[in-house]
Amino acid sequence: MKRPHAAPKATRKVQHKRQKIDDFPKPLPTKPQRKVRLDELGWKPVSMPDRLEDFEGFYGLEEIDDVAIVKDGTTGNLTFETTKTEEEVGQDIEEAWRREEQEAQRLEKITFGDEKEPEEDETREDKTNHEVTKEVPQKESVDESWEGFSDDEAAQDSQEETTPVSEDEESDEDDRIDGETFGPGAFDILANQPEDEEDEVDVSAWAELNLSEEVLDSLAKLRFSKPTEIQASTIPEIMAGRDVIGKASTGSGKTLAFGIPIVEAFLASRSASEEPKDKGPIALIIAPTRELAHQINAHLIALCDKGDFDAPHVASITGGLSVQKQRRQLEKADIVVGTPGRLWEVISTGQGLLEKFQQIQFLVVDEADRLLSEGHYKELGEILKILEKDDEADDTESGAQRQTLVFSATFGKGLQQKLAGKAKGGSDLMSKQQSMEYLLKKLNFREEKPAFIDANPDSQMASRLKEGLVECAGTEKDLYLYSLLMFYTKKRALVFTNSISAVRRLTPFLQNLALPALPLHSNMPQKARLRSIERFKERPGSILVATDVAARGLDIPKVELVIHYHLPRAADTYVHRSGRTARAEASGSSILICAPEEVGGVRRLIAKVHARAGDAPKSKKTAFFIRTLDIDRRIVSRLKPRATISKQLADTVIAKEKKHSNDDVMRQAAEDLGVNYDSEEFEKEAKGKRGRGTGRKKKEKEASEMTKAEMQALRWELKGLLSQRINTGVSARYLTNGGIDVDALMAGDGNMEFLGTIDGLGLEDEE
Ligand SMILES: Nc1ncnc2c1ncn2[C@@H]1O[C@H](COP(=O)(O)OP(=O)(O)OP(=O)(O)O)[C@@H](O)[C@H]1O
Repeated sequence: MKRPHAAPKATRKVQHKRQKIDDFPKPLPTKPQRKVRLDELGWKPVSMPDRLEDFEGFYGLEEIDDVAIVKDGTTGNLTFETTKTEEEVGQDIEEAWRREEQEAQRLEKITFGDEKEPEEDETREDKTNHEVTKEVPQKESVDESWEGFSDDEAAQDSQEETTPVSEDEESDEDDRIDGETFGPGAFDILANQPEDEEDEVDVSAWAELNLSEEVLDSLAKLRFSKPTEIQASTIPEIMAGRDVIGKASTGSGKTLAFGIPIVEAFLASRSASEEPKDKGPIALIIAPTRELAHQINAHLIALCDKGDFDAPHVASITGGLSVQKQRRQLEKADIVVGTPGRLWEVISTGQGLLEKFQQIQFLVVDEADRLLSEGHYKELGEILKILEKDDEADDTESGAQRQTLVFSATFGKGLQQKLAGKAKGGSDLMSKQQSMEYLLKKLNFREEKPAFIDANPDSQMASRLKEGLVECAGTEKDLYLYSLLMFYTKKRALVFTNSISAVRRLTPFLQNLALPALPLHSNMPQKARLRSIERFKERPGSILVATDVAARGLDIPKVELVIHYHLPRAADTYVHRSGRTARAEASGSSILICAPEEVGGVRRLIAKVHARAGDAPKSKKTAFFIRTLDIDRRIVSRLKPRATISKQLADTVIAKEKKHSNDDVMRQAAEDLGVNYDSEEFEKEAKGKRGRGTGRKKKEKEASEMTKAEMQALRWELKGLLSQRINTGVSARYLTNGGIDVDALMAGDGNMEFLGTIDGLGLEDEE
């Protein structure tokens, strides 16, 4: 017998398939039967195929053995009977708790890197062996209560969250974010350009690249006066027909390094052919996350929209949007950008698409090290196989027919080790030769030796990035996060965590403290993800609390601060997270919050990042020592009472949601089976067995039982604390009302008096 598995810290809504009574097992005849309630049993998780576990909103299933469902012949009521003794059931429960505890710990530890693509919602029924499987769609629960929103927006948001969306409305939503109508929004690179179209710049510095008048004209309108280093070095090679591996620091313009030659090829193919194009796309660009795919799409559209030519159709093929619509887009697409999972689904199930994709001139693998890494490679591998079929059919000795372009800021060592089965050792990031060997094994290049262009061999970090760490007790990370954000009030900040549950917890924690925090993680519905990014981009001083789904490629202007709330687990993650700031010649700071026992490991990790990736002779390698920021702990301790209450409130809301969702699941299950569910009675009966939970469980339980009045009292207390001024101990300057008394305290970029000495983080030399 199976039931939906309760998702941790999430509100779930159950879509049950009604089970046919005939399918139910008959009572087991061997041992005496004992009546039980479903919830006092130790359910075991059912392992699911990889693809299903990542379905958006699908958490999983649990099963139980030795339970028979008995239907009363007269009343029709159902009861449950087991052959297990009370003691055996007790042991099962203990085991279930242990498993849950381990799973919770595992989830806390997981780096939710680039997501696998969640699929569209669907209900699956598996009737083998009288088992019914049920989906548990998750609802994003805590992300829309930001006090910083205006009432109108908040009302609109809550309506969007609660109003069921019809299919038509859904596709309207798609319109807003699909490739062609993307327009100004989350990733519009023109957002920061001056309104005055006439205000073009001199683009003579691009002359050496032999670009068309059309593209030069666009660049002038975009006000890109000269190519970045990676653009200057890769564009000529790509336009000469070479396969290229491009490596350059974060925010250095890699998108247009491949985007410009593709648009040039499109323009050339247009002028060469008088017939309307019916051959299919010229380029396929693959990116690891939806946001990044949409962003590449937006960059290409921005480049073309400014030009005086018929722009290519750029299709965005990512999860979370309608497959049918994407298929229609593909029919006329000149350039396709997408994430591997959805691309594979759309290409492999569409008619005639395989042949079209086999004709592409360019295959771009952006953030290649990520896409080729274990756990992400499966669907990309399938796509590559399809393309390679055509290569095999071609009887020439040469490799692929298309050009392959590979870009990233890092090539992580772990990939190569996995590939070669080698042991650890050396830096986390691969040298040029190692990267080349690795990529040649994974990708079918046209050339035997592609051009490997490393625009920043000395450093993968942006030149104007400042790095530092803050040391505090592991249990005080929330408090120090708050303190740091108070220091950097008015700066757009991105806070990285290693787990979705941490995003869910920290967002309301900061919102309660009147900070404009927004969540981003891969379990959020696509609409909510884009909305978070849009708001983050629109509002100066907003804070995006995210998993590593935001670590790669996101190009959000004016992110001035990256905070690593959880430490990155690998050198490349540190590089990419930190690379969300200090982009395109801007300045920015990257700060790690470390427990004392983490400091040694962090220093080693960062020293690796700054070492010259194995290419430089030892004598030339200089040790990098990340500075510790000296925070005035007296002031931090004055912030503690508010942080404590805020945390209590956030934990309570989450615990209550979890309890409600558990109740929902049980009530629905009972309803489907025709029995009554009374949570209080259930609690009473289960007492003694479930009471043997761990400290965390007990705390959760206590939190979930806090009354409305108690919560209200805490809110008032917090409000009172936020309205009080915090004496910084330095002259007459104060913190007030959850933010900073800007006039009194903001000197330069940060509130130096508030935190103490933190020179050297770009605070003194920015303007
Ligand atoms: N030639 C140029 N001059 C000025 N700005 C540019 C130029 N080319 C690109 N940019 C801008 O630089 C920013 C960063 O570019 P892009 O997102 O392509 O960086 P990236 O190297 O791909 O970064 P990451 O490694 O983080 O993905 C973008 O906002 C882009 O519009």
